[in-house]
Amino acid sequence: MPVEEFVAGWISGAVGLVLGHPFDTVKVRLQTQSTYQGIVDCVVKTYRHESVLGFFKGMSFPIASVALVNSVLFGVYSNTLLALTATSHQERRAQPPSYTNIFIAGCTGGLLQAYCLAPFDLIKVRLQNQTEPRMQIASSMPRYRGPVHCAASILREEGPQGLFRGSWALVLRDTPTLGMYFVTYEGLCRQYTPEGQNPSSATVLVAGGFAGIASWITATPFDVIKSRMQMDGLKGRKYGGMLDCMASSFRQEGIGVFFKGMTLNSARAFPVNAATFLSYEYLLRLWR
Ligand SMILES: C[N+](C)(C)CCCC[C@H](N)C(=O)O
Repeated sequence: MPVEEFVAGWISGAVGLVLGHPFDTVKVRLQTQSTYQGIVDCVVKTYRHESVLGFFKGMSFPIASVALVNSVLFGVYSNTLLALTATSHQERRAQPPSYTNIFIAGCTGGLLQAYCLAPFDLIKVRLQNQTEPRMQIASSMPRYRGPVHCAASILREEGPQGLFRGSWALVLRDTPTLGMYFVTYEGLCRQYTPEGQNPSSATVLVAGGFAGIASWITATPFDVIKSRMQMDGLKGRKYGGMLDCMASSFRQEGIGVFFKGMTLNSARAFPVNAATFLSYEYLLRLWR
């Protein structure tokens, strides 16, 4: 099983994460807190109350974890394609796999990375939702002092299953949309690359960016439910499950609730995934 895709996925995931984390923090707050009037209000209040560091809350953990998750995603994707088509990453330029096989490989990678991602994503969302300023006074101490303390508190207060709260919504969010992610990327690369050649940097950037946008637009409804389920265990249980969360969110806030954060997801998706795919492609070419 070639390991270069796993290593390239790890490094490219870290590059994308740092670029996109501030967008992600604002998105998570808009999805789970009703105190903000919109994106600008959230950005201004976060900066005023917590300085620029407020946008990077909850990032230390994902740097290792999402990079690992990206490693699983790209590694499983590429090795599933190897199993389905008996072609390596480089051979696929000359023998392009079918979009069905690309979709299957992307869904397989999406399903497996979701299980790796679940506990890390839960901790990230819990930390991102702590709005106390850094230089807090005793009365407004945040509940969690950091990712490790957050994990230990969840284990103590909610049990091991607490670390997987929202994981079903995460699996449903990521599995089909990561199939689409890779189909979009490969389709755009083929569209703008002469047969049998490697795509140019510009093609990789544009294809990666639009693959990220397409994937996040379709993932946003389950992204909202996932974030709400992850916050649910904090102050007792508000939802009886994922379907109850969907139904009560719709009842209280209307259909628009399922598109909360879509603008931010899309704005973040282009640079993050353009950088992710560019670094992935170049790391693989360096490796050969
Ligand atoms: C499947 N879903 C849409 C959630 C993510 C797809 C892109 C994943 C990428 N690492 C990023 O952070 O944007």
